[in-house]
Amino acid sequence: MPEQSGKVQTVLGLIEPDQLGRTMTHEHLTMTFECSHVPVAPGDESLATAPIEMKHLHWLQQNPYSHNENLLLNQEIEAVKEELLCYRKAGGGSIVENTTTGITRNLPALRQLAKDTGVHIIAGAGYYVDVTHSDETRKMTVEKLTDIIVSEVLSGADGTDIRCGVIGEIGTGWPITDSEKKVLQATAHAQTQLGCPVIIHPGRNNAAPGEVIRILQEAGADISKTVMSHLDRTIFDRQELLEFAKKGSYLEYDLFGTEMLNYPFNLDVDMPSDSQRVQVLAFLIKEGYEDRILIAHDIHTKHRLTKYGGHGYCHILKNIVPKMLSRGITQNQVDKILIENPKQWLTFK
Ligand SMILES: CCC(=O)NCCS(=O)(=O)O
Repeated sequence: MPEQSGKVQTVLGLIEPDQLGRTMTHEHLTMTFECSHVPVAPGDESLATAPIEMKHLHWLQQNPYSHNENLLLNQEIEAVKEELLCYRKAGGGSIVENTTTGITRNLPALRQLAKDTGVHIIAGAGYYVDVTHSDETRKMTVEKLTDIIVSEVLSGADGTDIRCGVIGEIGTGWPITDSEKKVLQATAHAQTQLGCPVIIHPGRNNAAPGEVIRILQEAGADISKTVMSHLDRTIFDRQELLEFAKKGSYLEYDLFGTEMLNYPFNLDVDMPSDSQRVQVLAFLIKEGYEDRILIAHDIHTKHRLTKYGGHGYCHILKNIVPKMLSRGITQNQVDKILIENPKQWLTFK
């Protein structure tokens, strides 16, 4: 039985699950997102390279992936540190940092942030979406990928001794590519060896979450210890959502704070507002899924930091929790979503 059994693995070592406190299960503290750059609309070229200023803020909020520097969250360690101190003050305890290979994971920076702020940080093992896979990664067998993921959890990743405490976010697109499928199979095999939590980034299609679960299940994964991220932009029909919920994964609404008119990665999608997200949470609770819900902001660009007029890492604690309470979700249910469910998920079997 690995030493992680019954514990949570942070970048500073193992902790007791009760030490986690309120936990955002899907954030990024340092990463790059150039892989998802969206070409700027004709006429807006000068905005794409302009410094971030008040007068451009609305444009930036509507076109976050077309501004080159906005994609470099890795340049903002000091600002993120300040925000994490506020997060602790607001009652936050832990953050799962979902940056995997392909979007510039920086484990020494995460360790320093954890030391400087007292926030428990749990780092992610594995690989982001296909477009970020190296030629070397693409050529690897499932066995080799499994060995690497296991070693990132048991020994440390990126040439450090800093160990990851979850596998993911494992990136998949739509349709799922051969290389992504191998990574999913390796994820399932590594999870079987380790008894660890897994978190998935599904493609932007309503069929994607179900297909990922099918592949994981076939490879032996424990779906009850697996999180399906980004449901806010992926499954809209409520009956379809209930069908998906029956598969038994955690259901994560992790784009709180993102309100944009045109979602550039899939123009057919109407990105919900935070009020609509809270309505879906209330619906899932009424349908009996309060033990399966997780929430977060998935901050992955600069403009969402308070330094740039964004909502920051405290938005859920300061604004969304009161909204949940005002819409009939009880304090006990809020605590389940923010404390108990993350704890159950993050504890190694
Ligand atoms: C790396 C951050 C990430 O993948 N976020 C998801 C963005 S979206 O696919 O929901 O737009």
